[in-house]
Amino acid sequence: MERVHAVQDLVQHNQSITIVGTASVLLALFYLCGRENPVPGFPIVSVQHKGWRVLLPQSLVWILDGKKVLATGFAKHPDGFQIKATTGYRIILPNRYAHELRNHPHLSLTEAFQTDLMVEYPGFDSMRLGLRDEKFIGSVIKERLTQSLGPITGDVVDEMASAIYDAFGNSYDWTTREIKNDVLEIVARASSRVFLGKKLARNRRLLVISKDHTIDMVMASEQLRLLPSVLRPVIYWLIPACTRLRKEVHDAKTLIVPEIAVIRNQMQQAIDSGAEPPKMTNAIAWMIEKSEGHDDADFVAGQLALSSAAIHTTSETLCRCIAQICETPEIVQPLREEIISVLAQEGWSRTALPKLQLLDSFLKEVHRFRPLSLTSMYRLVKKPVSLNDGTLLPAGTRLKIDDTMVHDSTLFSNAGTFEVARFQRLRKQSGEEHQHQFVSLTPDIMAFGYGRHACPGRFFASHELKIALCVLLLQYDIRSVPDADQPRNQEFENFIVVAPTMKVQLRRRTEEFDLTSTAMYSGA
Ligand code: HEM
Repeated sequence: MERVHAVQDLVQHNQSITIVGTASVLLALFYLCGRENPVPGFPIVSVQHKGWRVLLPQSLVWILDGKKVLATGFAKHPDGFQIKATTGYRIILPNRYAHELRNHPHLSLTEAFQTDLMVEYPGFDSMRLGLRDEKFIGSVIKERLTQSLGPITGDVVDEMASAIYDAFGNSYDWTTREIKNDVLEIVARASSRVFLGKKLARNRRLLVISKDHTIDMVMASEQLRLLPSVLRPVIYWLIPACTRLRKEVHDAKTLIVPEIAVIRNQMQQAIDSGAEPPKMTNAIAWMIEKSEGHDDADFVAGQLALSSAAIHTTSETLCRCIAQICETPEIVQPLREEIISVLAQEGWSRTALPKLQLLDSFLKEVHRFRPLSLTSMYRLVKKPVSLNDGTLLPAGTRLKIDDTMVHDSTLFSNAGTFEVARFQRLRKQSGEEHQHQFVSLTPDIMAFGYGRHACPGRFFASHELKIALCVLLLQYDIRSVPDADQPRNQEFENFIVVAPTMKVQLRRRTEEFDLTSTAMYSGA
């Protein structure tokens, strides 16, 4: 027996040595790597912790305690400062620069991500595509997807309703769900229906890839960033997230490439027979159309880029909407009344969704009240930029702009209160009818960014979110779990994400009319 204890002691002792050793090596690596020079002219902000956390390098403090770093920075240096991230320094500028920098030709969003996400490694194909042809995905979204919101409505409603039914079922009794995964699955299915077409949208492996690929890219690059650059090419092959990334790209290719050939064929046959090419309602076809003359276009990377940009952002927003409904249940009745009145008259016609002004205001207020990030407009300065007040931004600088104006009471009356009709009221003012929409871009709410890199997918996101909320609000009652506290949101650098353990209760209600019946499209 004693021998067993002795062995256990030895094992525990060895484990402690291993843990302490590994922690020391990692800390040493943290200090050694990313020794990029700070940007001249901007004070460096650091936040000191107590206890063992005093050992943490500032790049880790930024990851773990970004909100405090930003608050400390703006309290001490309201004109801007820099923080240390794992890939070097970032300038944080006050919100007043957003307007001046919004369309600056020397600032790039894609190139800012280049160092953060290890685009040169296999598996990061979707990020590489953005760098090779910055305009390709943007043009597919702006010139095809956004122009097709009418024709794709039927597909989105169909997939959304069936995904919501699969997730939440048909029980008229309250059921408790951990909502985050359900919502991610619902959004992934509805988005994939439009990105990949009906057949591939129901492919289980592709759905899993569309949900996991973004997370794996963030995890893989985060782990690679912790290593000194000389070790990365070797350790890359040992990191499980990197292996998953390569497999995801490989499997996506295996499944999507044959479908590309089928669609190409259909389009060619129509052209050969002299008929009008069929109006396609999925992004594979739109990519083929937009890549005319570019035979080397990588449609699989394009698909991964689309799902990476679209699915988690939209699902985080929908989770926040559900959390808000639980917190202020009195908003449900007016939202339902608006949906019933508009859809009963118009069905899913082209003009119906824009008439849901309270729902639009709800979505914008959710973005204001429960932001996804504390900063926006991440940019790399490609050539030196001199600002109007003489501030110099050297080439190579990466910057972010403060996006916490959403809490400013001088801009938003009662800023600390959720007001569902806030933006609908503002739209009723004369001359402001077309402003204050969910998709409108302003420097005071930059959930979709601002300027030339602002989110091109926001019109589709708005369309999808409104359809999801129409289905959810008419088919289900939603409430908080009685006597249970919601877990706190999780924070990471400047980002805020809904806790994966967030729970709500749902029960089926009898909807006023069948949202998926063909009658709903008769006036479309
Ligand atoms: C509620 C959902 C969404 C949110 C909150 C969101 C947010 C953002 C933000 C903050 C940016 C950076 C803008 C800037 O820095 O100025 C961005 C860029 C982008 N988004 Fe979205 N997004 C959403 C949905 C989508 C969807 C559905 C798509 C695709 C269909 C999409 C595609 C893109 C692309 C391609 C870019 C890069 C634009 C560029 O490089 O110029 N997003 N998005």
